[in-house]
Amino acid sequence: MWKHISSNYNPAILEVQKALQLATSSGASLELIQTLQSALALADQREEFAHTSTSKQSQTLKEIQEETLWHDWTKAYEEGKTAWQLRPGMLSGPLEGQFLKSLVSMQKAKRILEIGMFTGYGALAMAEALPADGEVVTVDMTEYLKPLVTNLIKSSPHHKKIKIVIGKAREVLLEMSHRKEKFDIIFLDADKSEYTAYFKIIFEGGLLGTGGTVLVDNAFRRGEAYIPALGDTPSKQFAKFVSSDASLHKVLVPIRDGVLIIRRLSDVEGSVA
Ligand SMILES: C[S@@+](CC[C@H](N)C(=O)[O-])C[C@H]1O[C@@H](n2cnc3c(N)ncnc32)[C@H](O)[C@@H]1O
Repeated sequence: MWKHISSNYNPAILEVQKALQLATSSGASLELIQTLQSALALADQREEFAHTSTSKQSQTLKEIQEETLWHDWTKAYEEGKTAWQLRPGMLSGPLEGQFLKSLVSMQKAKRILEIGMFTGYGALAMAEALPADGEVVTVDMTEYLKPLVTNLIKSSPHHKKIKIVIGKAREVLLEMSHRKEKFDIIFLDADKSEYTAYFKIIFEGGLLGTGGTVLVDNAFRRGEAYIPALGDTPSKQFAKFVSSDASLHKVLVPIRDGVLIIRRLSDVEGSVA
């Protein structure tokens, strides 16, 4: 089931797949071919172990995952209901979903902002860890997704904690900042080329509450953030921008396409007697 799933995000695995094809077509030694096959199998086993060692997703999350997989995104795009072709691979999924849920519980968060809702998987995974009076505000520019997600999450007892806002992320963030809204966790998972702009509004506009955390999805961007040959991409610019800010503590967790956890340094550094 997980066959080479990590190759979706890890360019090194793609290179090993390429090497295997080359070895096979060029009549390389059986030992070399078997070693490359073994390297790919080990990557799969590692990925599978991460999934089987992680708590199972709820029934509603499972249903969202299945609907996302089977939904006719091509038809929605061709009928002009989505601005671009949405893909099942955009879903955060079971491993990252449980990771987000765990972080929400550790933070004891009450108010969460998600930028980029898609089919509501991440929003519901986080809502599942919130207290009864907690709230996930999830933002997406695609109107088509609102009735779909409303219908998908309704079987969960946590659905009432989710508020869907349709609009362009940058504009919504600015409006929220003018209203002086505050969040304990802000999860960025929309247009990757806009991350630096989102980040500036979040900090300069005071959206991140005291002791709050910003989570940034796709921090590796399938290699765009760190492979020199791919040029000065928006992901690299964002990474440079964040790493040059000495007032922030950052840790990049290599789950899926990378989740960057950012907190104010003063909230992370311990004190001494
Ligand atoms: C990767 S998906 C989000 C996945 C979701 N967070 C999850 O956990 O499954 C990205 C979503 O961001 C939305 N999006 C992209 N650019 C946007 C923008 N500028 N403003 C608002 N939403 C945007 C897309 O419509 C898409 O649904």
